[in-house]
Amino acid sequence: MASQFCLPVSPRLSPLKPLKPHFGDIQVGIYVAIQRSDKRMHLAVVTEINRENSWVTVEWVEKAVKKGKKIDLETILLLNPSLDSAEDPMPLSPLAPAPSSAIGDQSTATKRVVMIPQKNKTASGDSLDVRVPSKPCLMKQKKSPCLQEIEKVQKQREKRRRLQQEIRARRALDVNTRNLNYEIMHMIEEYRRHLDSSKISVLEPRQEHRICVCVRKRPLNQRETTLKDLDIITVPSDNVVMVHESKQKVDLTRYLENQTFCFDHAFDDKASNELVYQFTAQPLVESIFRKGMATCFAYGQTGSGKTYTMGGDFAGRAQDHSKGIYALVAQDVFLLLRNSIYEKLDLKVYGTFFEIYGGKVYDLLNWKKKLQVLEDGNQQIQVVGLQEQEVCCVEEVLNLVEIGNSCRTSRQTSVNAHSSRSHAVFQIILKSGGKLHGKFSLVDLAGNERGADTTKASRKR
Ligand SMILES: Nc1ncnc2c1ncn2[C@@H]1O[C@H](COP(=O)(O)OP(=O)(O)OP(=O)(O)O)[C@@H](O)[C@H]1O
Repeated sequence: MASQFCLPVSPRLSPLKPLKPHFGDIQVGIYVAIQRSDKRMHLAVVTEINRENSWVTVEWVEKAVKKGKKIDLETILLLNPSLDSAEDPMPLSPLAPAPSSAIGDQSTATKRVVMIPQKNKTASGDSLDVRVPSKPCLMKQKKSPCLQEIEKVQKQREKRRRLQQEIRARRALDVNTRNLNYEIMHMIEEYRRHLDSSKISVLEPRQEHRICVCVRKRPLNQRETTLKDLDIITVPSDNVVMVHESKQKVDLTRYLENQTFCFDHAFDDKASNELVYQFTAQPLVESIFRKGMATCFAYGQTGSGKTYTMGGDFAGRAQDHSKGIYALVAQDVFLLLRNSIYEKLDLKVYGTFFEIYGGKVYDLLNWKKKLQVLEDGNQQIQVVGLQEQEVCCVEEVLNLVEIGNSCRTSRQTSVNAHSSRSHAVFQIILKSGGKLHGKFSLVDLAGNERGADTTKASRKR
């Protein structure tokens, strides 16, 4: 059977080569992921396809303002790999819709490129008159019901495709855009970028106090990073901490409220234990050689890094005590002990380690013996019966820390309690002729669990 016009899709018809460049499934009206110059990614609608120069125009609405830009084809396909379909674009059938040059693939119903068929064979063996014209000619024609049906199906398929592409483009977007905190995170980053820390560091002149208050920011842990928790703390200088709080105006636009706090020292999340030690405990070490009583408290909510700071960082499950404040104090104590000024005092060094748990005191170096805290005749508070172990080097001090910590952990496991409920007090005592000369108490205070709850609450907000 000879046919005047070939069928739109015939397996026997040799497909024409795809148009160059390859635009994949990009079409006017679909949503694509785009990346802005500030690296933000979001969806935008394709409004124009320029096939000659290989770019597309996209538009989106931002803060009630319509915006648009031209993006080269390569970038669009890179950001939207799903559009770069591996298959060739639909082969042009001899009766294919005319490709529009500028405003996408919007063909009109009656305008068609008709290719005069040349002789060929159909699958059924019918000969088909198919001729490839040297030039396609435009002509008006009345559509057959069969053709109308095919067009209808094609339109439906295109609609489904467009919908799927939109969904895929949304999924392809960076996970950040799906994160509710993304906008706030971006505002904080912008704020940090434009922060002039040189102006902030001179907020308050530094003064020498008997009590020095320092703050340390710890980095977000793996869990917090996975949950895309917000890093709302900025340490712009060595004595200032800023807290960024997200607020909402009545018109629902978000903005940041930035509060500034001044401390004797502020350490950012990159500060090492050594640096923290240098500005906190170290200046106090020498005071105990001059009959002083020094105390260093680590205070903060659960998981804020008190144990990490005092006891050393964690290499896996084990703690490297040599990098904690306890060890660093011990190092300097033994250094000063050999100093000619203090050598003649014939000082001896002792270590004690006890825990205050549930209002009771336990000796961590003496099988968790329960101890009593009493006031002596000089109105001095004494932990009665506390074991003092003589130490001659840093290693021996670390050994005590290790024993005490394992004791602390094992008892807590047995009562199924969290370590954050106990205060640990490690002391380095100097004695001369058996009498107290000086004492350095290092306290890892119990974490404030309510603080942890507050974090969760603010995360929800
Ligand atoms: N500055 C830091 N750098 C890297 N990791 C840190 C830092 N501070 C704390 N961490 C990590 O955070 C986690 C919690 O720290 P840590 O156990 O010291 O908290 P904590 O305040 O002692 O908590 P708790 O009150 O419950 O005992 C640990 O896994 C620790 O390794």
